[in-house]
Amino acid sequence: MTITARQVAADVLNRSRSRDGFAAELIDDVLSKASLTAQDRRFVTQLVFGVIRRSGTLDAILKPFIHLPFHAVQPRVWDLLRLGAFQLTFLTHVPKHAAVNETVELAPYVGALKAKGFVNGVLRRVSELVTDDFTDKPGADAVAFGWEPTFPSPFFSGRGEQARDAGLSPPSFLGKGAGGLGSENNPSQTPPLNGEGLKTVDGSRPCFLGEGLGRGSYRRLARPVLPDPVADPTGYFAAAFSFPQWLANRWIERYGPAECTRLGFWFNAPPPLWIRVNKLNASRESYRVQLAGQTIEAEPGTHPQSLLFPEHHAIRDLPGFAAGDFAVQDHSSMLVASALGVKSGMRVLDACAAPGGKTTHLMELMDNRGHITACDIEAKRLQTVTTLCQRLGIQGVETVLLKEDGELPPGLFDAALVDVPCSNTGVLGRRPEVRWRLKPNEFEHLIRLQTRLLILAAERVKPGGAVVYSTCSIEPDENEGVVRAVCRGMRSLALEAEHTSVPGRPSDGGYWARLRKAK
Ligand SMILES: C[S@@+](CC[C@H](N)C(=O)[O-])C[C@H]1O[C@@H](n2cnc3c(N)ncnc32)[C@H](O)[C@@H]1O
Repeated sequence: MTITARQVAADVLNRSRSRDGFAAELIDDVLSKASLTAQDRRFVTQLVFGVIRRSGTLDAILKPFIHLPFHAVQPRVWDLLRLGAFQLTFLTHVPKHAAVNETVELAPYVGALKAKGFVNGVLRRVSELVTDDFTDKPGADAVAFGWEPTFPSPFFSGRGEQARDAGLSPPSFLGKGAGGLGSENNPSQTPPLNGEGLKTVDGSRPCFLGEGLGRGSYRRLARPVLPDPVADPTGYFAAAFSFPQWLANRWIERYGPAECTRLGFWFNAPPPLWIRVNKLNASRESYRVQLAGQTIEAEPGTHPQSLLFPEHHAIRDLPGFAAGDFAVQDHSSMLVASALGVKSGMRVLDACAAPGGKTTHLMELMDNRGHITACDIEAKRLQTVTTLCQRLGIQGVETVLLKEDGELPPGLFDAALVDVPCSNTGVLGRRPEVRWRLKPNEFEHLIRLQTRLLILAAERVKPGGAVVYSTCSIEPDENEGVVRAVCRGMRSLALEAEHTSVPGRPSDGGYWARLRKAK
């Protein structure tokens, strides 16, 4: 019997809940075995990522209709309720009757035949709750849906009805001054994350995303089921945008409701696809010509190797994949290797290298001449560094497997990169489960590890050499906090430059700092 997209989605959600892996890996695994059409594959991804991302909102919508304690409903039945509520609330291309009926029919598939009537009853009530009205104002009767372009944009042209579905339009706009190489900052001038200069949702004001091309839209409910956004902005942000309450508390206090609204829309949409053109093989322009030959549109970013795709593409089907003409890498990640200022012939330490995105970029910047010692504690992920080097034609990279609490390899290096493990709060759109798996008590351990790794790497750098510290977090404690604490403790180290990538301007959130060792 053939398997359906909704059945695959229900299976992946079950495995994801059991922490069998990250959703993206689980989807890859399942789809490699299932025979589904390209359209169904995309539907699986949309369902799984959407349900995980929006489970906070979905639970708020479902709660009024479930008069049982949370644990009285089987986990797989919760998955079905969320799957159904997600389609009803966030997918306008799925008719409501199909969203209810097709989801109810999954009950026997997940071993919950007896729950069919219950799922049917709850989803029918949800379908009555969700109206077909959209508004640009938040409210206790309005869930954050997605955004719509306010001006004609090349990224949205010709998208038709599907562009209305929440999470179908990549929220990426290449705005000026959006954190490119030219925006390197003086340490005292880290760009604010407060959305200054942008109009934002705050009562009647529209929410602009990216650099002012989009407006947040909300889907109206038949009655209020969410906290009031004025009386309880934190509760509203957590429920309407689907974030854990502790993170909502942190961000509302730090950024305020308007910037949180912008971040919420950004993190709830699928992340856009960026590539780094391999400068060893081709210039960005010549690669763009190759793409144009296949009528594939791509926009250059502010990093000289970056290209953004406004439409979805299967990476392996892009021209030059096997020949190593590009690597998939977010724009903000490209800024990190460039910040180290490496030159041909250098000896470089990459202390946290796997899966190799920045290692390979460093060697491209070194014109494939020199030596990189690429370290990591994960053997399997370290193997990916080697595989990526092979595909991109990168030479001179030696991988070293470290012990978790061990030392870095001996010797002195011209420069070092420390791209530390972090909370990932800058990439919550790319990793939908992170917002639920991350717990506030993890920061202490992370900051201790980050500090230790930066000190170890700095000790390995020659006098006069540079060390770049980077994260994909937007939490100041993991960024400026670690860097300043290390500089206070190591007097030979001075902060030379730092940069915060603001989520959505134009890509993932993150941070880098370049420190210089005294001569
Ligand atoms: C943010 S990822 C690195 C991404 C990589 N630089 C890239 O661009 O592809 C952080 C890495 O640090 C590794 N890691 C965690 N603890 C470590 C430790 N104590 N020493 C070295 N690496 C560690 C993780 O296994 C993970 O691969």
